Amino acid sequence: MRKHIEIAIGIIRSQDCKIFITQRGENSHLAGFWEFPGGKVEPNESVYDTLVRELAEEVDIHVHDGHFLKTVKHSYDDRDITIHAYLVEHWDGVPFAKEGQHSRWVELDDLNSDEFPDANRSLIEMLKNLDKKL
Ligand SMILES: Nc1nc2c([nH]c(=O)n2[C@@H]2O[C@H](COP(=O)(O)OP(=O)(O)OP(=O)(O)O)[C@@H](O)[C@H]2O)c(=O)[nH]1
Ligand SMILES: [Mg+2]
Repeated sequence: MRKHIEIAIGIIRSQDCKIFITQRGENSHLAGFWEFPGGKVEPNESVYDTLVRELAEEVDIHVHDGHFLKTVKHSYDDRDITIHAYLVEHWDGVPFAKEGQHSRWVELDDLNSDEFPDANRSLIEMLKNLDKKL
C-alpha cells in the first residue's frame, strides 16, 4: 500500500536572517538533499508537539514559539507526504546536527531549491517573499 507521511518541520531563522539547514543522511529517503529539520507526526501527537520534539531530537534546541507558515502536499514515487512548516525564531540552545549530518546556516537569498527535495520548492519560494519582520 502507498505510504502517507505527515511531518512537521522548522525553519529556524536567526536575527540576522540566516536559516539553519541539515543534510539528509546517507541511508535515508532522499539522501544527500538538504532539508529543514523535522520529522514524522506520531499517533496521538499534535503537529506542534512534533515540531518541538523533532527539533529537540535532531538539532538540540527547545522551541519557544513556532509560527505556522504553510502546509504542502507532495507525491514522491513511493509515498505521499504532507509537510506542516513553521517559522522558528525563538528557542533555547545552539542548533547543531545531533545525528552527525552536515549542517549550515544559509542566507535566505542563497537557499537553493535544487538542493532540497521537490516537496520544498513552493515553501522556499514563499520564504523568499516573506516579510523579514514576520
Ligand atoms: N525533515 C524533513 N523531511 C522532509 C523535507 N522535505 C521532504 O520532502 N521531506 C520528507 O519527509 C519525510 C519524513 O521526514 P524524516 O525522514 O525527517 O522523518 P523522521 O525524522 O521522523 O525520520 P525517521 O523515519 O528516521 O524517524 C521523508 O520522506 C523526507 O524525505 C524537509 O524539508 N525536512
Ligand atoms: Mg527527520
